[in-house]
Amino acid sequence: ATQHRLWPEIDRISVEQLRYARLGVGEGGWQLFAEDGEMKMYKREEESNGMVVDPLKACHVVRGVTGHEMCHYFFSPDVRMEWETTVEQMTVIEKIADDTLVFLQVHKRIWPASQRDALFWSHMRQVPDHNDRDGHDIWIVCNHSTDNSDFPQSNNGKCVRVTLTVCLVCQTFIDPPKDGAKITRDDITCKITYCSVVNPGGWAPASVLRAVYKREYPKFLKRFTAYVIDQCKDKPIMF
Ligand SMILES: O=S(=O)(CCO)c1ccc(-c2ccc(C3CCCC3)c([C@@H]3C[C@@H]3c3ccccn3)c2)cc1
Repeated sequence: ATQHRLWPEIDRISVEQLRYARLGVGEGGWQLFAEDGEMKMYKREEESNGMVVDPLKACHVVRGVTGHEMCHYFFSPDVRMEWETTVEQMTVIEKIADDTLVFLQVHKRIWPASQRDALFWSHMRQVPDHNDRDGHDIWIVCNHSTDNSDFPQSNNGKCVRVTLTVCLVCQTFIDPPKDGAKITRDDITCKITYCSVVNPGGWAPASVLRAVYKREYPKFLKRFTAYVIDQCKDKPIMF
């Protein structure tokens, strides 16, 4: 089959985001702004023509689930509204492949800013991780804004369209049980890096946006990871 017109961009951004996620937070001006157990959230304060676009990088360690399971639930449109509390409406407007969809999401209005929507492709892939001695694969979901002439910006002037690049990079670690016993969920740990840059697309007060980011990101990652743990606990392990 001929390749989809977006494929070169999807491949390039996915590779780039994986590399970006794996950069440490030691350099590049990251400041820790939230901590909750194993979850650490860093941000950089950046503006783009007067709009707050603070990049975010969150690192977390979740026990009892695999990176494949984390990415499966993050990618899946069927369960999105079960964990995403800031989305009012979600539509899959195009299926590019089984592992690549285009979403249109209307986000709940955050007073006093006007309501936002986001149109983005979402791609999930497994990346062999050669330089990791216990050789565990890495799973990644990358979301990146895209245009679609059927869904122009500010449909009837209601929503301001945000632009975003998000990646969820997950690596599974297995602590092999004694004498070849079956691996259980007690033997697996998932190391997560979540990166996001959201441009609000139109002016919104910096103080309001920074307060929203500070409140919503920790809530979002905690809720999502708790959701995956709960969904997986009674199911066979998806490696
Ligand atoms: O990881 S995802 O791909 C999961 C799929 O849903 C994703 C996450 C977050 C967003 C997002 C969209 C709009 C806004 C703002 C910008 C001005 C007014 C609304 C925000 C701001 C950052 C704050 C925020 C953070 C987390 C959750 C909700 N809100 C975030 C979109 C997608």
